[in-house]
Amino acid sequence: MAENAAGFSDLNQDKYDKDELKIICLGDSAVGKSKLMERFLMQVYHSKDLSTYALTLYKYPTTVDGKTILVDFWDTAGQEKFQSMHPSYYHKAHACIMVFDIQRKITYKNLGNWYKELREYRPEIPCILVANKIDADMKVTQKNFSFAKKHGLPFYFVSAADGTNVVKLFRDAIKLALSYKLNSCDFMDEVMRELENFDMDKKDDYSDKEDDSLKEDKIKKT
Ligand SMILES: Nc1nc2c(ncn2[C@@H]2O[C@H](COP(=O)(O)OP(=O)(O)OP(=O)(O)O)[C@@H](O)[C@H]2O)c(=O)[nH]1
Ligand SMILES: [Mg+2]
Repeated sequence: MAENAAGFSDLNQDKYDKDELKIICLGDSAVGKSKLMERFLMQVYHSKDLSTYALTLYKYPTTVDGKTILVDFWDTAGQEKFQSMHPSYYHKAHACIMVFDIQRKITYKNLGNWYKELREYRPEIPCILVANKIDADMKVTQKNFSFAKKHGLPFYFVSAADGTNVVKLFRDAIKLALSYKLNSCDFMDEVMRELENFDMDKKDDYSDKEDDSLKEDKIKKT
């Protein structure tokens, strides 16, 4: 499987209307988003890494119920300066993995902000809540984390360091994303579909005049 620092050619999001899935990862900086993805995708774990400063796409071909699909996992930095993500990050996503660090309470408190922003752009997509770094304190699994219950989210205790629940988390995220894609009744999706059809009708009427306003947003990251 290939890991690409995202170039614009990788960011053509029309492909997500067809047979590809997009799964995004949210959470504060250093909660372990990249390490979780690396653990799942490479089956290795390096305990030291630099913060991710730009968007990274992890491309993962897989089979679900005999069907071959390509999953794009989107990973980005969670630094304070990026606390609000560019809308393109959410665009056409089919599922979200939202991570906090059991060793830093603030990352749990900030979930509300991430969740609010997610729901502004993707009101209906499945979202899995993840408590990471349980290798550092197994007792935490006895504690009650009300955020998941309050928002009706599936909740997993995981560790990128020792691999606990990582495969299950990602397999379930892929299944949820696929099922969302196949059965989506997301209102925003319906609106987008209607807009796309409307756009096509318009193109039929006015032949080759292209409507720039409906072109994909490009991510401009520094
Ligand atoms: N003990 C322990 N440490 C972890 C675990 N997962 C990640 N870490 C450590 O936490 C730090 C941050 O991990 P990253 O994966 O880079 O965090 P991130 O969420 O991608 O951070 P940004 O890219 O800045 O948004 C690193 O030093 C990791 O080694 C884990 O399961 N257990
Ligand atoms: Mg990272």
